[in-house]
Amino acid sequence: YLDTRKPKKFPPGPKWWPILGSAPQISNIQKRTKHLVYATTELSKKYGPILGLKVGTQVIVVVNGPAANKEFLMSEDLAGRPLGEFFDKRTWGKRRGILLVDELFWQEQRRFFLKQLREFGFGTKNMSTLIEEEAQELIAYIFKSIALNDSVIFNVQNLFNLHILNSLWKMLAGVRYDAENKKMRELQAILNDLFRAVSMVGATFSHFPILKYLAPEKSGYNVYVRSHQCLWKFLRKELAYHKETNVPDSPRDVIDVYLNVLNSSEEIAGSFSEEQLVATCMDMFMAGSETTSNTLSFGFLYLILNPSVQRKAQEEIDRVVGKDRSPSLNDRPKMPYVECVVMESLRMFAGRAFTVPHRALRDTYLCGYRIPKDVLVIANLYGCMLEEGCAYENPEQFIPERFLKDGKIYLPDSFMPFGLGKHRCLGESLARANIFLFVAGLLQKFDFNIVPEQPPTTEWADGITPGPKPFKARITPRKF
Ligand code: HEM
Repeated sequence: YLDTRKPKKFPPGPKWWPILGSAPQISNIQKRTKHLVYATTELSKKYGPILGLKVGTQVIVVVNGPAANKEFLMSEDLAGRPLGEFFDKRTWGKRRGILLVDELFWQEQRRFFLKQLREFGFGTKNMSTLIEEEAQELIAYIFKSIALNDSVIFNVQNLFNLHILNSLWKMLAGVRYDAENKKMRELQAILNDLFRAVSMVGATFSHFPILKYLAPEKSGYNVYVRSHQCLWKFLRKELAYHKETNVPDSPRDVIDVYLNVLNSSEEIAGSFSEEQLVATCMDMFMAGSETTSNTLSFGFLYLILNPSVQRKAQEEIDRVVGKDRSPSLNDRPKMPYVECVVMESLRMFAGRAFTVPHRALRDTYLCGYRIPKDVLVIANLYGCMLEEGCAYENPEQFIPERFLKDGKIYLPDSFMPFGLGKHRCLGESLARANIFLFVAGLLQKFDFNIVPEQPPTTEWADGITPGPKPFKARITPRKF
């Protein structure tokens, strides 16, 4: 069905009504199917993999299935990012981070951050130590909560946020915060509000800008502006502190190196500025915290529902790491099964997600359909990883062995949780290291079991990224 020989018209989709566009049809299906990824998948069955939608004033093309998504994500013509107006001029319009920037700025900033994050963490040794420390903090906290009892019941999806934020913030700003720290609680609260106010395909007020004025509270606009401004203030304070304490010859973290570039006498590229730095830190929080925490939450949800997978992972951890030291990234090549648990957790997360929106840089074609300049295009990864009939047998089941062939890890082409091409996730190695070390570290020390009175479901919630509905586990120290 991806016949690209004859140029076609704009991608088909449900009728566009005046003012509302195709919102009523989408919302009807979404009510029934519960999730926007399911609704757009259902529409793609009727209209084809490239779906032309209009929601309010915003034209959005949603791409479904592995072949179409591969072509989309690898297309140079579709490698733009939305301009400010996608979210909101007041908050995003003036900013130039990495997620929402013009192409020149994006390239320079991406290159800088990739290099520096490698220096301050992504280089395996540093990164492993840093994340191991965070995982050990969490393990110590669980032991403390168990105290003299046999076990403890925890809300699992809240366990990881703090530590994932810390691993990111340690690289960028050189600090980590304890759970009780006021600054950390403030940061978490701001991010929660921000994530609730928007989704990857925008927010009610970005599709219907008039609602900003008519219903600023109900459309989520006020929360969005408030949380955006709070985060901006938080980052500005951190920047001011770095400016006061920065010693040019011994940079402590990525922010210090950035400041050195700004202060250097060399001719620096035009894209470096304090505003840019704050905006990019903000992007790192937006792109790196909830994605990783929610992937871990999905992973532990399915580990609780599949005790035999847990046992198998623990056997591997015991064999390779033993019980007297914590797992490190050096163990990874010898632990293919735990690595496959990471892949399966990523599949469970990304298969329910849209990726970050792209923008057409010029009039172009996708799978033969005409995509006019500036139209937004977004990938729905459900058909690549979780839909019945995709590359995986029984896709809704958590089966890490599916990635193992003769003891080696094999990933099909349609496995693309981090996207592909020029905009492929910048934090992939950090995310994969975090998930590996948290899974291995926690399973080394504890068993995770269902609380029979409150069994978890595989139902999940939409947000800027998908996450499991709140669920509890009984955590018991392992007996060796
Ligand atoms: C499980 C965790 C994660 C997943 C599943 C994930 C997935 C993705 C995806 C699908 C994209 C979009 C690719 C595209 O638009 O074509 C992306 C972009 C991005 N991610 Fe991640 N990500 C994760 C963690 C992180 C972390 C930890 C960081 C920060 C260090 C991060 C930073 C970014 C940035 C900056 C971009 C934009 C890259 C660009 O446009 O050049 N991500 N990620």
